[in-house]
Amino acid sequence: MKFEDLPIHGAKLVRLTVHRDERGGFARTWCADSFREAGIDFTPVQGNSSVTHGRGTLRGMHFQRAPQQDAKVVRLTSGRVHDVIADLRPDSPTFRQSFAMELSAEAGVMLYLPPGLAHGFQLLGEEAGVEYLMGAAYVPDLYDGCRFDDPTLGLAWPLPVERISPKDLSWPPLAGRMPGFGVSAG
Ligand SMILES: Cc1cn([C@H]2C[C@H](O)[C@@H](COP(=O)(O)OP(=O)(O)O[C@H]3O[C@H](C)C(=O)[C@H](O)[C@H]3O)O2)c(=O)[nH]c1=O
Repeated sequence: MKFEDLPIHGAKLVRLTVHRDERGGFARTWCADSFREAGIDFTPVQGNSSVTHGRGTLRGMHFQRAPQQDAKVVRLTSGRVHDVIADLRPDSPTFRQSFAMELSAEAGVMLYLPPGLAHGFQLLGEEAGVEYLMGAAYVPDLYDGCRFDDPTLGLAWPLPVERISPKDLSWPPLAGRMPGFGVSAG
C-alpha cells in the first residue's frame, strides 16, 4: 500500500496494491507495519460497516469528542460516494479547512483520517458499502457531529440531499460549542 498526503494535515490517501488475475483481485486492506513505516500511529480497536441506499443520501458529518477522538480508516466495498473531511483541530495548520473527493470500491483506495476530523459522505450511485477501522471505541456520550451545511465549514455537496437521518439534521452549529469556532450567529 502507498500513502499520499491529503490537503488536511495528517490525513492520507492510501492506495491499495491490487493483485489481479483471471479470478478477480486481492488486496491487503490493513497492515500495521505499512502504517508504522508511513509514520502513522494507528491501532484499530473497532471495525464498522455501513450500507447506504439511494442517490443523494448523506451520512455525517460525524466525529467523536475528546478524550476519545476517533482516527479512522475509510474504505468503499461497493459503489461511489462524495467523501468529505473537515479539520476541527484548533492547533492544526489546516484548522476549519475541508477536503472532498470521490471514493469508490473500484478505485482501490482508502482514507486514513487522524483524530479531530469530521467525516461524512453523500451517495453518488444507488448503493454503497463502507468499511471502517476505528482508532477509538464508540462512546455514545462523546459521539458528535455537525450539519452538512454548517455555516462555518461551507461544505459543497454534488447532489440535493435526498435522505439524511433526523440526528444528522439536528446537530447544533459548531460555532459557540467547539474550540476555535467563535460564537454562534443566532
Ligand atoms: C459510529 C457508531 C454508531 N453506532 C450505532 C449508533 C446508531 O444506533 C447506529 C447508526 O449510527 P449512525 O447513524 O451514526 O451511522 P453512520 O451515519 O453510518 O455514522 C458513520 O458515518 C460517518 C460518515 C462516519 O464517519 C462515522 O464513522 C460514523 O459516525 O449505530 C455504534 O453502535 N457504533 C459506532 O461506532
